[in-house]
Amino acid sequence: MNEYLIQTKDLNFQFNNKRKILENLSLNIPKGSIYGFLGPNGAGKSTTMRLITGLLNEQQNESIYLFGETLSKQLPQIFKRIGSIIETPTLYLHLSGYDNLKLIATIQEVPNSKIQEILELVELSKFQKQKAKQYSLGMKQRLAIGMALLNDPELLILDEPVNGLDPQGIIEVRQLLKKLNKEKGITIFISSHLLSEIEKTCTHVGIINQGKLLFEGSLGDLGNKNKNITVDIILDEVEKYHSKLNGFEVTQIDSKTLQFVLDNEKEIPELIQNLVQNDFQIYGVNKRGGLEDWFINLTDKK
Ligand SMILES: Nc1ncnc2c1ncn2[C@@H]1O[C@H](COP(=O)(O)OP(=O)(O)OP(=O)(O)O)[C@@H](O)[C@H]1O
Repeated sequence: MNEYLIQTKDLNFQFNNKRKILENLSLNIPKGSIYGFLGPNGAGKSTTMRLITGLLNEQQNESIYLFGETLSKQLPQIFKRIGSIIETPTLYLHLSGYDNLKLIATIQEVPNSKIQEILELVELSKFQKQKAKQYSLGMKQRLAIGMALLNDPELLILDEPVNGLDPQGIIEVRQLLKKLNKEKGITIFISSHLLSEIEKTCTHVGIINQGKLLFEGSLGDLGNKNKNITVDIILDEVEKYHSKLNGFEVTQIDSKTLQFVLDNEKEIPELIQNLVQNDFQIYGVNKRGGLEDWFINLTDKK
């Protein structure tokens, strides 16, 4: 049986009477997963995370469950089991990485011995004496995640953790999240507006648009949406290659374009290699369908 660390059951929320921000949102975040909460800007991701972490009050009772029990019954002690960064993390930039952690450790009554362990985990030991203002954005984010880890949470909730980071910073944070999940068994719930990021980091995904859940499943389930790609191959002259097209599922679109239908994106390199080996002179390749198009179509609907 699946055990869920976070569940919302028909969660609704509105800031005013004008419109619903969340509409019957039912999320299931399995224990041990890295769950990506994916949706365009304004979809309702932050609002959901703020509700789950008690930064906003639920407007119905018993629609949010953490560790199998309603959130309302477990307030406030439940937050000892959760680490989160929902709004921009507060770092004291004039303090060192170590002192930033020490400050939070003191507030949370965590022994100082824990600080070195966290610095190692987020790979900032070497830079612990440097002021946080000298850190790169990626290092600042890792320090913030370190602060969220001081109380040994079973669940980490991060709103857009790679937003605004440079490519190197993104890779570092992604690797850290995977390490925390794999080595420490921490379940991670992250939001993002980037499909590519969710694909690289997560084991499960929920897609939200306009406050409604449009898809939820494992990364494998998501991959199955990646069916039926059409690839247009632009050639010098289709006529020249007719005799070589036996065995391909192909349609001629015009005098220079052939259209191939493939089962998934992974078949594209194989097709192109095959054509090149058969001396096709390729001038262009246009791909339609696949996951990215599916996601754009799904979240485009108003
Ligand atoms: N305090 C508020 N008062 C009124 N409306 C709000 C408030 N906060 C957010 N909203 C609105 O709620 C909707 C959902 O916002 P939310 O921040 O949850 O989306 P999001 O998916 O996290 O997107 P983003 O990444 O842009 O923050 C948006 O239309 C936003 O304008």
